[in-house]
Amino acid sequence: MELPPLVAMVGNPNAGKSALFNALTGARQKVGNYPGVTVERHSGRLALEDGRPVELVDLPGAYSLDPASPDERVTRDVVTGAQAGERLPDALLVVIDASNLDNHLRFAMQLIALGLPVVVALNMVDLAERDGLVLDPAVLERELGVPVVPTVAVRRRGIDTLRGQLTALVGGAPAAAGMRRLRASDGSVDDDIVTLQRRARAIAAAATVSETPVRRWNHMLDSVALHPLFGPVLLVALLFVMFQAVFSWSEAPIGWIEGAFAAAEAWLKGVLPDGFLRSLLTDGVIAGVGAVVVFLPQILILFLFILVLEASGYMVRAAFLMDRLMAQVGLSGRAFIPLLSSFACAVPGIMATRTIEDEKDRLTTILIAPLMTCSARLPVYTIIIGAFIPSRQVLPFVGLQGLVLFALYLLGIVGAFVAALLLRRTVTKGESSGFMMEMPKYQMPRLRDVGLGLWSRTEIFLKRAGTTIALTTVVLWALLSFPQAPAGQRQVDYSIAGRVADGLEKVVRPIGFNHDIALALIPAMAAREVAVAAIGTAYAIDDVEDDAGEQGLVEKLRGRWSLPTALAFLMWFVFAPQCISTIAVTRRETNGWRWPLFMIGYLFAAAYVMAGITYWLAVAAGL
Ligand SMILES: Nc1nc2c(ncn2[C@@H]2O[C@H](COP(=O)(O)OP(=O)(O)OP(=O)(O)O)[C@@H](O)[C@H]2O)c(=O)[nH]1
Ligand SMILES: [Mg+2]
Repeated sequence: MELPPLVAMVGNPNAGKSALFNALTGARQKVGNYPGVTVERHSGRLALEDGRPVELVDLPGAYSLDPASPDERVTRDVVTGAQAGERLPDALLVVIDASNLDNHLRFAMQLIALGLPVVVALNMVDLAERDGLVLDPAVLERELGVPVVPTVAVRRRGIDTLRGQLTALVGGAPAAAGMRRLRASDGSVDDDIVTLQRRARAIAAAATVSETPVRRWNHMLDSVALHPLFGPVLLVALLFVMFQAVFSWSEAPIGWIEGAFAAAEAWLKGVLPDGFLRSLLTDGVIAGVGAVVVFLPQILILFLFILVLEASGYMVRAAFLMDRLMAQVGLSGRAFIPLLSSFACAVPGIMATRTIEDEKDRLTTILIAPLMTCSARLPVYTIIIGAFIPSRQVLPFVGLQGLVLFALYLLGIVGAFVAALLLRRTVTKGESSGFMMEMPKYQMPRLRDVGLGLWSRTEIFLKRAGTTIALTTVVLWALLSFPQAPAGQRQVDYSIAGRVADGLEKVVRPIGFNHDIALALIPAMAAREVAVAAIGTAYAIDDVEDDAGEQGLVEKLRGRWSLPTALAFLMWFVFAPQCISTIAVTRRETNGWRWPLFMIGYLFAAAYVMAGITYWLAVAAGL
């Protein structure tokens, strides 16, 4: 039996090839595999206007004929006839995105230069028009020398015209077309990328009938923000600046807050007689709450960046950039927004997973959300970093402390991706779904909206500090203060809390944790930042005993912890699921205790192992 003509669909990623392929072939599709690689081969049948069948194959998206991935290699090899298990196509259906014409034309021109019969689908004209861009397909036809058909794949617009053009294109005897072999260097394929880009830009400009200035600005910004190379560089740079700012901008306001709490403490000590009430207020409430509230400036700086990036329209671009990376660990691109929200707090993040349709996708996202560094970890990270990592410039504008904080965030992300990869192979096995998101226009963030966002963050944080954290520290203060130690014994060791911590200490001793940490870990189950408050309270009570004077928490930590212990403690907080609210919301969102328990189990195990490894490596390195 004679094979029907083969038409290959090629174009940049997200040009809409698959959408067009679905519109053209309907249900008549087959999924196979290219021999020797793990790239899927999607093919389908299409009936031409005269009734003859054509085989259509949907190739992976590529940016050029220089492959950067196995997918792109398959695309290049198919269109040059070098792919094992595939014949040379009789024609190419090149799909380009009308709203991103200059970038997509570059690859289209390389493909046209190969010399195969080509028809171009000018797809997504709906989005281009919505954004204020009107194109003239006739100019494109003239400049490119091939037929150009405007289409809207998702609305089936232009499908019949496209079929007509394909009928004309593969009109000849199919056998003859198969005989052709391509020459290695064909026309302008040899052109360097800069020349090609310049020509693509000129053609795009000539084909533009009208374009609003807003759309031109947006497009210019996007050609950097979504660029396959500059885009990720910009994203990492932005995140990096953000974490540096968290440290360098917060120094002064932290000083003011510390001053205010010290003044309040001094005032209370002046008006109250020495005794339990004074100890409760100064060692319990002020030491505990104060230790947490000093982090307000850093949390607000972090949120300032998140709010501005969101309001400016950049955040969706970041999600788009992350999509390919996410797909590689089996997550949907939709998981990006929930995961990003989890940098503020895992609770709204987990709630935001409701937009993920696929159950397994959603469950995976929920299970890894607590690994994103939430703002409650910031107090813990910053105090330990402040105490143990020297404040040194490693490069101009790059401080070592900011670098370590950045590394901790990165570690959380890497941990989450590794977890996702493992989960998707085991307990949440399944196909991952695609990404669909409209790009909003860039905007100047409105001062008022950003201000309101920051204000509501401040309210939430202070409310938490005034309720949960104050209460936990008061309870802890009581547990630390009773029973009273006889002379010669340390109060912290003798108290109820101290004895409970004795038990826990045996478990955490192998990973380098001391008695103080064991003591802090228990109340920190309520919320992570309580760990700092707990250490603050414990050391404040301890001070009454050994009269160490008015040392700051940072100096006390330096005196009592070794560097390996501090590093292990940081590592513990990257992984440990120390947050009752997160566990509660996971139970609610997964309808039962099975998944929250699984989450607690795997995260504690990871925390224990990672903290242990860190401790022993640091000890071995002689730190
Ligand atoms: N508004 C609009 N959306 C479209 C159009 N064509 C495709 N889309 C959407 O654009 C997104 C990308 O389309 P795909 O068909 O997956 O793109 P692709 O070229 O196959 O992408 P890769 O396989 O990654 O190379 C999908 O969310 C589509 O629904 C169109 O003409 N108009
Ligand atoms: Mg596709």
